[in-house]
Amino acid sequence: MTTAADPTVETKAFQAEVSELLNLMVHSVYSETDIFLRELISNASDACDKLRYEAISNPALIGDGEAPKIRITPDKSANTLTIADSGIGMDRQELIDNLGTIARSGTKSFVSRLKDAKDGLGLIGQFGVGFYSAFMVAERIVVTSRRAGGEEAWTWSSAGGAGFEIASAELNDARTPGRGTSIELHLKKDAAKYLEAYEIERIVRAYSDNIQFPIELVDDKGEAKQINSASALWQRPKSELTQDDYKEAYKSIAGAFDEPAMTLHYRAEGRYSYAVLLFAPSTKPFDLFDPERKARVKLYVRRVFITDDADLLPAYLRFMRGVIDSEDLPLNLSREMLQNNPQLAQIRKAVTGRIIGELEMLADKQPENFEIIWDAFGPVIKEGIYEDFERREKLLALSRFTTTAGEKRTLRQYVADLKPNQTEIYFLAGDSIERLKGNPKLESATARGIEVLLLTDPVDAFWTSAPLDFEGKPLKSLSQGDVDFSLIPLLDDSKRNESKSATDEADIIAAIKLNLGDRISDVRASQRLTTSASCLVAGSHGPDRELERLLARQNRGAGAKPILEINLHHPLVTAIPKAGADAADLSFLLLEQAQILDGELPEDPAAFAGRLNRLVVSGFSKG
Ligand SMILES: Nc1ncnc2c1ncn2[C@@H]1O[C@H](COP(=O)(O)OP(=O)(O)OP(=O)(O)O)[C@@H](O)[C@H]1O
Repeated sequence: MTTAADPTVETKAFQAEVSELLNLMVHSVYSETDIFLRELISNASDACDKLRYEAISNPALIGDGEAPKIRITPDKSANTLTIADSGIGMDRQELIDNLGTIARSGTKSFVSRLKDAKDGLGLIGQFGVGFYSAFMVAERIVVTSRRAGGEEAWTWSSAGGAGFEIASAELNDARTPGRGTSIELHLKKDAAKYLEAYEIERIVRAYSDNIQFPIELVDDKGEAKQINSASALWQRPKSELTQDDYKEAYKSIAGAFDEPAMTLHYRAEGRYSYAVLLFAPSTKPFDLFDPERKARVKLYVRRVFITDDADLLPAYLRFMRGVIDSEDLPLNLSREMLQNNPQLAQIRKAVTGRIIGELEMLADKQPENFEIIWDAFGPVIKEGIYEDFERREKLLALSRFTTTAGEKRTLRQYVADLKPNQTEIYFLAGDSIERLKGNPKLESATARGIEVLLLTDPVDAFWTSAPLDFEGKPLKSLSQGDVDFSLIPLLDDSKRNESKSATDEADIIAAIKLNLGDRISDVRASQRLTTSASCLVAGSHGPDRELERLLARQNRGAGAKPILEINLHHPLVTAIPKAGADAADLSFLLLEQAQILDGELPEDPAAFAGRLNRLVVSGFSKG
């Protein structure tokens, strides 16, 4: 154990995920190493933001010390590049915790994906991995930090590998900051270009121009000049800004590399005044499906960053990036105030409405851009259908579906193309389009040319469980409850099946019920099938088949038994009354083939194979 007075160096091991990540970084052949500078500047800017925020309630933290800023110093003779900030700084424990572990679960799972992915190194560039990315260009890193208001300073150093060293810093060393953090990178041989002023300026302009604090570059005479514009771009009028300004702002505010697929910039005046600059990315972030489902839009108050944890947007818009800067909120917003602030609730509601409106406009005016957003975030937007009751109809209208009639279909198109007497919108949920297309439950709809939505996102099973309608037409699952297509004409009327006599029907159903016992909740004559022998559906109440399956996978299902629907015109079914001892095998086969067609395994695959073999052999011997 070391204390502040004890100058001995203590060695600590990295958390396993950090070691894995460093190993990837150190051996990285990834060519776009520039991102390390963006990551370090972004951390430095966060540290300046935190200082400014903490200083609202404790002005002594800044006192008469220097204003928060970031300074980059290349030193060719020492082969070092130093990124220093006069931000909040870190004490000893913070250095150990922050630069020795990975706290965010999303980042952890990203690291495990990096390890497995063939294109792992490409993913690094796409997402950035914070501080650790500096090991792509540095063989050794020395971090010296002093917490604002703290008496002591500490040095963290590491050459990657298994661990790092932590020691008390010399307070009179020129490298020890009066406040904040200094990160000294001992560059690898092939990273010497990062010592060139024009390289540094180029990277800062490309990725960090919108950082709100001055970024200074120190030349070889020791003179510093500011190399970023440090303006709050969202406060400037739209008319002054070009597409390129927005693209750059997106990259530096969102820490992104892709292009924004949609930009929303406006100023709300009235009861509350605030500026909004939001972007929809064009690619998915790796933590889109993180269980936290948090929106990370940044809240500023009069140009001071407050938090990115204020839930400024509903979870189903969590892919949006950007800034909301309020003129009238108090600067010293506590966590409780953030949660219960009526003004924030009002802003959230208004901005959500604007985003939906903008998406509608985009879908109408620039469908190619809307498609980019839908392809990346459609499954997330659909969460809103069951979470945002007020905007349900709008979100349904925005949704794009693969259907039996084509791709990217809207419900509006669906409703416009309804068949005569069709009053419902039909859908079938499952895990792959191909498998759904072969599902027997579509047969009767196909015979009538009825369009069916084919839903394959896991979220589809959830939003469809709410009672929904679109333009007055209820949505109805083809694997749940009764369907009645009798009033909708067949495309080819010669295919109409003559109905069976009531006694035949009753005999067959009774025989199957007797054989299958409590494996099913009921046996019914099917309206859905034309060529296949059987299918399984859920009762009209309770979850649909697909939802039941998803819940069962998480051990949450009610375990409701399905209904077996049979095609009374299929030879396998009509054979049952005359099958004698084979009737039991035939009944089970009807159940098990329906399970297989739904993508499930029969409960006892060996018994299934045995039954099938017995029936085939007995068929041969009869023939
Ligand atoms: N210059 C700095 N000043 C103060 N704290 C810092 C600084 N650099 C890093 N840290 C601390 O170290 C933590 C880890 O940094 P790192 O870059 O690995 O991840 P992050 O910034 O939290 O996440 P990400 O970069 O993925 O958004 C930060 O959250 C911050 O608490």
